[in-house]
Amino acid sequence: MSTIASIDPELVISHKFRETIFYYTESDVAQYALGVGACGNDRDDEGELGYVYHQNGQQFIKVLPTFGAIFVYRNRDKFSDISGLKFDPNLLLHGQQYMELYKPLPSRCCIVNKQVVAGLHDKGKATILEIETTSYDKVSGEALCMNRNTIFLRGVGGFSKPGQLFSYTNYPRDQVSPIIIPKCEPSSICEDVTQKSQALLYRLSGDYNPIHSDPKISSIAGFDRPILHGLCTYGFAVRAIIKYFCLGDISSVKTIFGRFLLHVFPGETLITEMWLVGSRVIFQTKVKERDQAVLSGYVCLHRSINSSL
Ligand SMILES: C/C=C/C(=O)SCCNC(=O)CCNC(=O)[C@H](O)C(C)(C)COP(=O)(O)OP(=O)(O)OC[C@H]1O[C@@H](n2cnc3c(N)ncnc32)[C@H](O)[C@@H]1OP(=O)(O)O
Repeated sequence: MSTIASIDPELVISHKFRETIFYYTESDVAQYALGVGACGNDRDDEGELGYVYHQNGQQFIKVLPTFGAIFVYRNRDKFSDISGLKFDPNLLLHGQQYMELYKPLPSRCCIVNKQVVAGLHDKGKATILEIETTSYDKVSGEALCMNRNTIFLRGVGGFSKPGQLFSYTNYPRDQVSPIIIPKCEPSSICEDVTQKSQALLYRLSGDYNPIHSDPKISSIAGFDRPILHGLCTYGFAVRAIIKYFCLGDISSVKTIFGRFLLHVFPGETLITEMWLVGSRVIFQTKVKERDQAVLSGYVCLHRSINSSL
């Protein structure tokens, strides 16, 4: 079924979303951690067991900060529900993900999500849509995290007035910093082999887009076979940073940014190179088999660690 793509920018940016309330438990947390490769390497499983298992009789399991990124999948309103936005969902790609962590995520919680349109940009051949979701602990009312999802809508664009390219952002520009990959050797490098079934496991955390599981849909989207979720690669990369720079301390992470540069096929090997610069870890993830960068970004930590740069 083809969709006639069109955008009414004023309608899109004034769209009001419904609030979402949902509940998660330790079992969701553990499933997510397995989906982003926790305990996948024989050599260091022990350090990551706490993400998937109540260790030493503890009541809580550790929650990876990127678990908060999947809260967005639970939203009642989907992109296709946004007024003034008609696009082919098969052509949608995840472009960027920015997260702010305000508290360590509890291992079970009732969450309230509030969403707004944070940006809309006409790129001519494509449209970039940014949705900001803030997630609150329903009982305490405290904000736990904020996600800004940047969605790259291929095949829909050119809706601006002549000579005036439409670009709307409702957050401070200083939140956007370009990623400059240092020229020196990385401070650390992590290699992870993803499983051929990685996307099928990861999707159980809530992102059921068929581009990741159905060969017919991935072919319409322009790929030889289903591709890995961008947030799965993101989860692998940030897990590596927590292992190498935070010694497993999940509360160290303040903000995370990543731009998806190229798709990943399940079964490929991810090499994450990391550079420590003050309290920021800049990273770049490459696919070993194709020697191509697929994700770059940074993680800001709450404390400064002795930097090599
Ligand atoms: C439902 C699916 C969920 C998923 O998880 S999908 C899997 C994860 N995502 C991916 O695999 C996507 C990987 N990235 C790509 O394939 C490419 O990357 C894009 C197709 C997204 C863009 O490539 P190109 O069409 O060649 O874009 P350009 O001509 O280089 O740039 C056009 C404008 O778009 C901006 N842009 C480019 N890439 C991104 C991005 N990833 N996120 C946000 N914006 C992007 C640029 O800056 C520029 O804008 P300016 O003309 O103003 O300079």
